[in-house]
Amino acid sequence: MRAPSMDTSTNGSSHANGAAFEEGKHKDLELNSIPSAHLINDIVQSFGWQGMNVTVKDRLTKQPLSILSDANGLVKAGELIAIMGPSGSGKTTLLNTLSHRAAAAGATTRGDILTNGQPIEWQHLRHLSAYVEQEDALIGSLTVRETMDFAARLALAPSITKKDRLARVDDLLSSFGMVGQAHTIVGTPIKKGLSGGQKKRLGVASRLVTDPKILFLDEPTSGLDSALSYEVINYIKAIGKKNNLVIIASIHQPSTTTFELFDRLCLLSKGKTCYFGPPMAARQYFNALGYQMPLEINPAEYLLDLINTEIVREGDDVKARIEHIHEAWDNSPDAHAIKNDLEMVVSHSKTDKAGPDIIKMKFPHQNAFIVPLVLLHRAWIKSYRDVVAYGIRVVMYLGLAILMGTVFLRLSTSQTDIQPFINAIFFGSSFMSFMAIAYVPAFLEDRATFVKERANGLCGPFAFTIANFLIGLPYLFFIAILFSVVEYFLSNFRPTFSAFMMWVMWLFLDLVAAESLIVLVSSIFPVFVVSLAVAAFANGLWMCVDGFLVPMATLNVFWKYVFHYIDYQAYVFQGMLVNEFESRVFDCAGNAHTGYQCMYPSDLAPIGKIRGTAILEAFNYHTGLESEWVGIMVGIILGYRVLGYLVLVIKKT
Ligand SMILES: Nc1ncnc2c1ncn2[C@@H]1O[C@H](COP(=O)(O)OP(=O)(O)OP(=O)(O)O)[C@@H](O)[C@H]1O
Repeated sequence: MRAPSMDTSTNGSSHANGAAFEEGKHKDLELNSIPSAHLINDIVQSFGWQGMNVTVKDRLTKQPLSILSDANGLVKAGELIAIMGPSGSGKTTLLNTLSHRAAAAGATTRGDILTNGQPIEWQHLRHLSAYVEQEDALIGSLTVRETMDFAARLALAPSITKKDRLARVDDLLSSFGMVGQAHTIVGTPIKKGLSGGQKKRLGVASRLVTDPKILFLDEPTSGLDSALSYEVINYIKAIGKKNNLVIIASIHQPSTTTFELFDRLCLLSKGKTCYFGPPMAARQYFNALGYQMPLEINPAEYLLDLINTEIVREGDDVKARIEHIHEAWDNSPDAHAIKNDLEMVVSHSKTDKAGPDIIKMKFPHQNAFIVPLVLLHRAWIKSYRDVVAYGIRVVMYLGLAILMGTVFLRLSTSQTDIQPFINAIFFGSSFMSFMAIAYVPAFLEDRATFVKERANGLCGPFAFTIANFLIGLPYLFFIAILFSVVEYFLSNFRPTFSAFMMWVMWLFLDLVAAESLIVLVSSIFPVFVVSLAVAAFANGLWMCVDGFLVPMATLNVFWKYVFHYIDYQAYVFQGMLVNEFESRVFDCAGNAHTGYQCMYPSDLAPIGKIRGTAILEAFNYHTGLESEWVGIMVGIILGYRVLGYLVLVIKKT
């Protein structure tokens, strides 16, 4: 069977794009004839669930609350099933339970999940299935083909050659009618890419690259109009039929034509089954119960209205009606037939084999060293294509360098410029660090992708942490150089190459530490406004205790001993101060005749000079400790990264 080809236009919104559409359609239909042998499911012949119950601790009463009760179901290979119900009816709970994900926060789950009539371990189910989230985890700056290829590289065992991998990618692109968009980017807030429907198709296609035999889809049509919803489900159905896959999708309110595409309907209300069977037979079933479904109405709309607890019309006893529907289903011959079918597949699995023995199957593992490299490669492409990630920050830092360089313009070695030099060092280092908060949105986006990929078993926190850390280094080094080239010379800091390079090093360490802090804070609080506020607060704190605003001798002991010594900005400030003043000499006011007035006493006072070290002494800073301070900086950076990693390990959503 061939997958149908729908829209191949960029906006993807209509069936009526004339000649271009027709041409694209034929092209895709031709390509669809390429056999996708790797996708064909000859492992899972049936997927069932028996007596599934989910209980949570009620948020209000703190008592056990059942959010899914005694759900039973059986889906055969090649079938597409819709889990439908009003909002809060338990669709996501059931889908998550079936895919061995956390059903709900703190939920207790009971029941059996059966493949070919045998209970399946979660590790096996992970290998045999894929889960497509409602919110896609696509990276906007990658092209369609890159998205598919990176998904394949993350998931497929290294034994699969590049040629085979790309063949799979191209095969899936043609199956989903996306050959025409292969080199189009997914789309960023700044650069438009795919339409909503194409993004959904890509989301599904990128999960199919691992050859899952069971596909879970969480509201694959959310945010799409009815024409695009139909198109997306039609593609999914065609792929499923062609490759004999088990596909389970939660769906909110499909149009009549989309509703009819499903092979089975699981209708839920308040966590209980109202109907399970062919969608087309639902009319007859509910008519027999006394709920006459008008012929001209969208059946999905009618059914959802019928079982929606939130819609209360005058004189309408919703509670009684839903109780009646639940009870009628529990006692119906159809419900008993499903239970019997489940018992039959279970007993068959014990006698004659109803498919390969999944328990004994060995699945190839991804090489642990390859994952960070693939993530690094992907992050690299994203970093230079997506201006939000680093581009905006580069421009911002350049602007800051010009601002500072022109405010602290060509400072001299007169003693009146000593304080402006100190201020420029404090402001430059602390403000550069502060502005790392501009990294929060980009990190949160990467984290969201990571969370979804981890849930699909594609990568772990270690690989993500390594890739995230390494990808930032060249950019931060570039920013440090760019800022310094402008600011250092405009402000007239100590004009030697070695002093310049030391300055660059301190700034680089400052930026790396600031970015590591952002990663830690945003991992703990993955909400934009919260992590922005916390990171800004932390930076304010580091500025207050770094030794510039209040000298160490007068800073109270709490701030000094609890925070100052772990304040990376303090080491940057003192490192830059030592770099600037350790071998510079400044001029006092006055002259040899009238006498000199020196702001800092030093051994050069008789000749009207101030030795730079006298300024350092006023701050109680000593020279020759730089390597120790660099070591502490590296320790702080690693500390932030390790803590960030641990947070990612613990916090899974
Ligand atoms: N701790 C809890 N306390 C009380 N109710 C809870 C708790 N956890 C989950 N629920 C309820 O369980 C029900 C099932 O939620 P679920 O997300 O599965 O519904 P859904 O059908 O997917 O809804 P939607 O279409 O809105 O996504 C909801 O009514 C939800 O409020």
